[in-house]
Amino acid sequence: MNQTSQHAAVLRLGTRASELATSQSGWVADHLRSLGHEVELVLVQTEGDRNRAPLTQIGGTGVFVSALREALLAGEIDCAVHSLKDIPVAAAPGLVTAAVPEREDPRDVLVSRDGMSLTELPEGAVIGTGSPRRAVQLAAAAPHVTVTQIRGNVGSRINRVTSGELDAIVLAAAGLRRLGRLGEASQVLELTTMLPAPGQGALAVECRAEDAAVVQALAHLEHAPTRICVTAERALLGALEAGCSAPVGALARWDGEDVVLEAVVGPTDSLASGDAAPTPRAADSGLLVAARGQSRAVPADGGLLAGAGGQSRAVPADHGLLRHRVRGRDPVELGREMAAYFLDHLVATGDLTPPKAGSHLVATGDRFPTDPRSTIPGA
Ligand SMILES: NCc1[nH]cc(CCC(=O)O)c1CC(=O)O
Repeated sequence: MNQTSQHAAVLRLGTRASELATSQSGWVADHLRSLGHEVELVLVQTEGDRNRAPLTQIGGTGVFVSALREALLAGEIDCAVHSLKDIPVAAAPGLVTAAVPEREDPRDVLVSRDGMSLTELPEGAVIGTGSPRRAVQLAAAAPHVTVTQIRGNVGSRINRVTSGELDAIVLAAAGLRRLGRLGEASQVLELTTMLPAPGQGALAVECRAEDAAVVQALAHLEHAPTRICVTAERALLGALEAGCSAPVGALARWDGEDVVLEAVVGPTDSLASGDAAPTPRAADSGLLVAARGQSRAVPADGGLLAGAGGQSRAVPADHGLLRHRVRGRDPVELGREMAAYFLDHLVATGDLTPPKAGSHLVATGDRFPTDPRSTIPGA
């Protein structure tokens, strides 16, 4: 394909129909047009839009992504824009995240009746959220409120506060800003109160891996510092094998040299709970994690790295939350290191079920001064 025909080709950009999705896709489309590309928006319906059941029941937020991916692989569209936090950690064969544009404000905000802040809400106030991550952090920061499960697009969630049905809801600042509705937020929740979902506030632009011309066109949207940070956050999620509905908050920043990753995990019973069905227990399958300065592959037939940090340095915060901060160069190593700290703590305190019989326990620290690798006896 020569230069002229590449530019003549219309880029078909797939998008969900929601206002948030079209605002995100519209932003990417405008950006691509300003670079000289012709762009056509193609509406794609996803299971997450069709089915109103709780996301934890219909397969997590991945349901928003899969229909766009199918349309990409079927050649019906050439690229797709996703909220990065909605994308499952597992790679999609044949597709590539060609661009991660610059991230918006990653924080969550409270939208409340009469503009009240979290602490101003009265005893027994009802806050709606469908996110276990938000629920566990709300329970810790504001034990006087009640959390109830809700779903729906941003507009309909806000309506449930305006109508008086709920006292407040928690939303991503980024989504509200993209909708031009950030002014309706009552309070920006500080990071000490509420760590965002891994990847929150960032977009991912995906295309077919073999589509060199599209990969090249999308590369102009890339923001390297954002990619580094979300890579660390998602490496943590992957190492914990936590689904997107697991109570894991994480935010990385890059200071030009080092990545600083801060993360929180909720009580482990919610990490492994039955209603968060798509979340397998960390101990149920092979895990590759890295302790500081070392990385170990654990066989796929099962294993768990414990004692990675020697003395666990993951500090238990209130209400069963574990919170920790690590710093390093390699974002993937850093995410795995963070996971090792959490798992170390959870195994040591008996909060995480140890690996099943026949799997390997890989112990590297002084909490588990055993053989570097021992097979769990039994059944
Ligand atoms: N889970 C739905 C979803 N996916 C992305 C956003 C907001 C935009 C973003 O986080 O990038 C939202 C709404 C919300 O969580 O408030």
